[in-house]
Amino acid sequence: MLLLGVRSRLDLATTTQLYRLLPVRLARRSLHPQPKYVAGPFVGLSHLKRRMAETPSVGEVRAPSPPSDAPAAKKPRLQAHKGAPASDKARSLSKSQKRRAQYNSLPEPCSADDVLWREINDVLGEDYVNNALAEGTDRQSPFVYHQELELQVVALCSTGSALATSSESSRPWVVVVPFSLPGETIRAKVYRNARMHSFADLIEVVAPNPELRDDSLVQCKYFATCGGCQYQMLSYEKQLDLKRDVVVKAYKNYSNLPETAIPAIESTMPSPKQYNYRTKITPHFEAPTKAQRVDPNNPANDTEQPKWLNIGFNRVGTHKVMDIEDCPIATPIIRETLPAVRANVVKNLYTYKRGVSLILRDSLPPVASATAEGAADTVSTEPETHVCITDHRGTVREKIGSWVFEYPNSSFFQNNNSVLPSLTDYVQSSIFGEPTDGRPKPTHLVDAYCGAGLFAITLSPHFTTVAGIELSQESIRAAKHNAELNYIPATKISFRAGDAADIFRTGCDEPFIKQLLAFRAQTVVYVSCNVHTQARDVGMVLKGSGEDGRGKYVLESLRGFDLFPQTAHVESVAVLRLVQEAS
Ligand SMILES: C[S@@+](CC[C@H](N)C(=O)[O-])C[C@H]1O[C@@H](n2cnc3c(N)ncnc32)[C@H](O)[C@@H]1O
Repeated sequence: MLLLGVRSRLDLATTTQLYRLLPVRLARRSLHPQPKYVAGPFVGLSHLKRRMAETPSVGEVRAPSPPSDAPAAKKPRLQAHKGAPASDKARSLSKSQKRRAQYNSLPEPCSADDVLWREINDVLGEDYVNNALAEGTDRQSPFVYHQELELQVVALCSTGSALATSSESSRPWVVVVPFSLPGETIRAKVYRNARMHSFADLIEVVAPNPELRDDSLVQCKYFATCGGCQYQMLSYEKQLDLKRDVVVKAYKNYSNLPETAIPAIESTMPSPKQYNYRTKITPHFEAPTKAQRVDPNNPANDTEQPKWLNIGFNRVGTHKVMDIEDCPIATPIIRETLPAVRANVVKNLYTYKRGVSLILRDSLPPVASATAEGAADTVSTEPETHVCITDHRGTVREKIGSWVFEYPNSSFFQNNNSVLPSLTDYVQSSIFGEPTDGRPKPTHLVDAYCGAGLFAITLSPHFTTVAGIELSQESIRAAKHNAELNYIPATKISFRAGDAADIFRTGCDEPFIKQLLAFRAQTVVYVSCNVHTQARDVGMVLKGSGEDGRGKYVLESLRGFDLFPQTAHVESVAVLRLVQEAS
């Protein structure tokens, strides 16, 4: 999932009490929050400058010495995770103040940097890190830019990178290196120093860990260069185990719950397809610079790709696009179509004034009258043909089990069709529990952040009424259309464009907790692409519930779903149950 803004979904099986709160006000706020990092062309910058311009680590050292206005010697101990998030504070600051604030502060809670920081703390020990912070030695890297090191990998971070240490180091320090595994000895080259850690490129695996690594499994020639996949050298079972560990660590580090409140985390639900599963890819390229437009060495014809032109994905650890001709995790039709799409870019290259993000989506062929033929498709015994939709304004059509969905190519839909039936079935069975458990069965479903209606529609047969809420008008139009396509009557299902914050605030502040608790939904199923913010939110819900004697939520189950095999990403499903009714 493209970085960049954390999105999570609350799918609620609830009581009429909650349902009555709809309709909600139409959202006035902007649909897409400003992404923290914007990928795009970095015309005219050298590789080094791009590296230095990256923002992967809050407070990272961008130059060998600290900024001149940074405190020199002894610093007070930094307070982690207190006060407003760095981004809120940063708004009113000048550039240099921002830089200094960033340099001095610890990462924003739950950000990718924070996840890394906490796991670095686990490796080095919190006392050691706290001492270094108090003494102001937390940025005194024992390594210099471009130093080559032999390292021992001690852990795998939830981000997918390895955390390694060096016996050559004058003091404990972590080096973050991609494509390496615990138990391995590696050689790596430092490219940036940060607080208590450095980032390095992998040069060589000197002593592999044969219990984990099997390089014969790698199916992509770009693996270990492209930033897309992290785990192709691992068996699929190991990948699933690692993703379970990520859920375990997230709840340990972020939920603030006692161990007894966290259920045994179930094994990660596998994806039926481990390659050829991605139904959408978005390769990008930079437009020619002025100099490139007039360069006599550029090919005069429109079929030869200039050497400087890269159409693909970001090189690992950078924002630099690398040329990618094939992507084995994408579906067959996308892989077949990619060469033609690339050739078309070359043909029209000098018409582009700025960088472009292409889109290739796997789709069933369009039908003349979707509404009339939607359900007819579901009984067809013909093998399905697929097409690739490359027009951003095109319509994509896909099936999840026997359900048909259509949505605009440019809007959100989950990218691994093969695992979605397991996901929706799991959510359904989690809501309803065992037939013999004696619990009253919910009759109303609210699907907050409903997108094109995936959960609302697939779960609709099990509820009396279903309501979906979603910020994007475009997705709401698609959701309504999908309800018709699947013959779900408007008396049963409704979709409204609006801000879910109008019924549930998206933050983890007190009003959110209070509202959620006041609704007293019987079951809350929280499906999230960010297990860290999910752990934080679930912790707050559990802590806030039961205080007024109006029912207490327990965390009944936790399970990761593998929506993106070969990558470090895990989707997490938390099931919260109201266990005590009002007295
Ligand atoms: C990750 S998608 C999930 C969509 C759907 N539940 C699914 O699984 O296909 C998250 C959705 O939340 C929507 N969204 C983001 N912020 C929202 C808000 N404040 N209120 C309502 N919807 C929001 C986005 O437009 C996006 O469609």
